[in-house]
Amino acid sequence: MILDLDIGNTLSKWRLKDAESSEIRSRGAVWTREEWRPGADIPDLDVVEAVRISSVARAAVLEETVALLRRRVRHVHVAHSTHEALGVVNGYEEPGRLGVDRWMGALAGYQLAGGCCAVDCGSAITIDFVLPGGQHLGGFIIPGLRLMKESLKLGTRNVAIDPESEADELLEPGRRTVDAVNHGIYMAAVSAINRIYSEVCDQEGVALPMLLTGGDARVVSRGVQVPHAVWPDMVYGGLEACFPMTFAERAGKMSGAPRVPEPVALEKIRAALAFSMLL
Ligand SMILES: Nc1ncnc2c1ncn2[C@@H]1O[C@H](COP(=O)(O)OP(=O)(O)O)[C@@H](O)[C@H]1O
Ligand SMILES: CC(C)(COP(=O)(O)O)[C@@H](O)C(=O)NCCC(=O)O
Ligand SMILES: [K+]
Repeated sequence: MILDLDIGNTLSKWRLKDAESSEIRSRGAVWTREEWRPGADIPDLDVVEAVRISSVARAAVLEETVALLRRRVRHVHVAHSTHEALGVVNGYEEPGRLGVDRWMGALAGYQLAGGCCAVDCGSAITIDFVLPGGQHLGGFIIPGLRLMKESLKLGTRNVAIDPESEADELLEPGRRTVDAVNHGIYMAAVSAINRIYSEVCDQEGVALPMLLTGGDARVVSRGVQVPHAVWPDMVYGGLEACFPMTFAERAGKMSGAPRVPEPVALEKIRAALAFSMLL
């Protein structure tokens, strides 16, 4: 089995992938914490022959995780943001400073769709752009839904926006504090994504396919007008592309990759942008 680990600021996601059949056997998530050790919620390491890790947690958390895994597993691969990989050139002045989850998302998105806009809705919402030739432009970082809510110090009961509420409802003015906050941060997130996408496509003269991932991808997806696909395993896709192990991975296939969304014509994006500026 291959153990894939995506350690974010809030949650450490894991999945077990069959090295022979490429099937995902199990998956789970635990809170990213100071001290990481295998417990009831971590998979049985005895069946694991290789680990692939993307981590944006504190260096000490990663070091401890790697040290622990190396004692039990033969192959431990840790992803890093580099100047160039798989045809993508990192847009950061200091490439190593780009969050490796963003880099994995950009690589997966490029491998799947060529140029793309990769949006990761987790603790932070990151919006990264890769042009069809492979140039990564850099991106945008805003607080995620939960961080925005926490920043208001309102101590609302639900951690995430109720995934059952419809986007239509969320776009209305709230008539209670909890609704005003939920609707407000939701609008802040989706309007930023819509606007940033349009601005960058306009500037670069290209309509790019958009891919969404992260814990809040599904709820954010409902409010994003730009054609897009939700790909929960996008960061894992980058790990697969960087460290291919299974037959399917060596052939360039990434698990759970969606159909590439057809972007709307650039002229329409420009017209919508011009219209929204006049309002
Ligand atoms: N069951 C859940 N537990 C925790 N967070 C959740 C859950 N469902 C949705 N979320 C949302 O997902 C976010 C975490 O998403 P994730 O992509 O894992 O973040 P990160 O990579 O930063 O750890 C939380 O901030 C929260 O808004
Ligand atoms: C921007 C992030 C905090 C997002 O992390 P996440 O929401 O996935 O936990 C992470 O990618 C990070 O720590 N990046 C380093 C700074 C940068 O990318 O510029
Ligand atoms: K993120």
